[in-house]
Amino acid sequence: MTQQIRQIRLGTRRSKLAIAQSTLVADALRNLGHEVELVPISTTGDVDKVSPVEQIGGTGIYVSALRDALLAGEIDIAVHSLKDLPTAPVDGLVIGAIPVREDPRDVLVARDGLTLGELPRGAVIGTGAPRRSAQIEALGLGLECTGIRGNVDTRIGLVADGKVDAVVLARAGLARLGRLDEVTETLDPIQMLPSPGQAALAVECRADATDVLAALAPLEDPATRAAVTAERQLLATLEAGCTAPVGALAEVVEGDDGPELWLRGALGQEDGVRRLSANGPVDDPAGLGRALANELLERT
Ligand SMILES: NCc1[nH]cc(CCC(=O)O)c1CC(=O)O
Repeated sequence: MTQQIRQIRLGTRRSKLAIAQSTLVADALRNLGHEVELVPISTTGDVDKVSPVEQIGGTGIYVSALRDALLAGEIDIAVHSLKDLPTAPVDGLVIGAIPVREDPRDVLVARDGLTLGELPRGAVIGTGAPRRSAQIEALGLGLECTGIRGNVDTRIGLVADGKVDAVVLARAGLARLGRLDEVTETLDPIQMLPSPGQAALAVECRADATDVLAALAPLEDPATRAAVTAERQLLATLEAGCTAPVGALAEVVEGDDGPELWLRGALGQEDGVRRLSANGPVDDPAGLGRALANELLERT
């Protein structure tokens, strides 16, 4: 029997996606015999839904309120989309578990069931992410990107209302919301590398909460942890946040001498998108991320 703590208080943002993700983790813990209570918490990113993310505090806007509640002892764990989590560690907090990731790819939700290649020149793609617009522009299809914000419902609504021809979203978010039927194309990472950490969840807790850490341990997926550690180290070495034009995707693959880690990276620049890949041992994901980032910078 795993060590039991009376009740785990799980802090969650109020968006449908956050609640779906928090419920996944809560149910996994309940299946292990723990009692879990969801505690809703508002973040800057939820209160101000209009301003560009860069203007209202950048990468941390969705997580700082949850982290404050953790440090204050108001909650025991917080479930984050790993891609929204700044790479800088926070004193007193750790990522206690990274569960197995969903499909990391981006998808297109376009009018009339169209794919990227079928959209006419001049078609307007709604996306607020420089990573996505840089990679779409690099395809040379004459598509135009326009900044949008909002939750998944809002973004898909822009297509339904004819405000944009298509939007690009993370497949994992749609999967967790049960809306995969609206996808018109799943984008191959050859064209569109996802955001570092995309589709992975991070379960954060206080570093000294040994009972909570013990409860979280069975949720951990070591291959996902290795992959996202490489991706996030690439991002950190490039000194970029979730709003930077950086794509990365790592995978553990079976090599001749056992498992190895492959990492692909993309960096958007004035003159286009630079892409490179590298491989390394699974036990040094950070070293691989750093090495590929430095290579991307050298070729600048
Ligand atoms: N930027 C917001 C955000 N944060 C996490 C997801 C989706 C789930 C995930 O990637 O884990 C999304 C929506 C999107 O990018 O379409």
